[in-house]
Amino acid sequence: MSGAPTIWALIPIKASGQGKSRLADKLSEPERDALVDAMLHHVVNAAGKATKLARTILVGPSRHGLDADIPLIGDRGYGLNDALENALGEIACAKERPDRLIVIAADLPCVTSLDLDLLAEAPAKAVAIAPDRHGTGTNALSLPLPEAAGFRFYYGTDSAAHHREEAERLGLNVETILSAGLEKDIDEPSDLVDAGQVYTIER
Ligand SMILES: Nc1nc2c(ncn2[C@@H]2O[C@H](COP(=O)(O)OP(=O)(O)OP(=O)(O)O)[C@@H](O)[C@H]2O)c(=O)[nH]1
Ligand SMILES: O=C(O)[C@H](O)COP(=O)(O)O
Repeated sequence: MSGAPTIWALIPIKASGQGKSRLADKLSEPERDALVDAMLHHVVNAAGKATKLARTILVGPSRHGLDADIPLIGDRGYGLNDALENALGEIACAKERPDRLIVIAADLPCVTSLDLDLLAEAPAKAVAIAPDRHGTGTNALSLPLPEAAGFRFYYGTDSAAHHREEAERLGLNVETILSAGLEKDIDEPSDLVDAGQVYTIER
């Protein structure tokens, strides 16, 4: 029987006190933690409102104050790529695994539920990649399952190009998704202007 595909969201998040280290010259640690939490809550909220996403799962050491009913997959402490590969392995082997998994960075203050539905609508057997504003980093990845169960993550330098190559290695088509909501991650002080939607510095 074929129905609508089941699609889940996977959101990686570092431990409190460790996120957004590149903003340390501009924001104190409590301010960075508040910004990280505000952006995470925004992304989780957008995923909850996306009509095509059935479930949201976090990957990391803690839920950052989010509801206990949001599943949390632990982090072995070997970095983002290891944490995501481990979580993907767990999800792809689950009895009720989804037909597609969308990996979304937690630092996207402008992302909307429509952006996430767009990622969910990637053609069957295609990987969709949402690059950052520079076109080089990866802000979201939409992975078909089981075809991409063995996907290796390459977050780091030029990750978008590496993720395209990884999709091709698996014999999958690649679709690039460009949207204002998906491209604006908050990495450097100059990006902070885009964080104003979810966070205001109180001094
Ligand atoms: N679970 C987990 N999430 C991570 C890890 N590293 C990064 N992330 C998350 O992956 C997403 C993208 O990471 P970055 O944009 O580099 O964010 P960041 O690591 O907080 O920023 P910097 O400290 O400035 O590098 C964010 O949601 C991070 O919280 C990790 O080792 N484990
Ligand atoms: O590969 C990437 O996209 C980065 O290393 C992780 O995301 P960032 O661009 O938000 O740091």
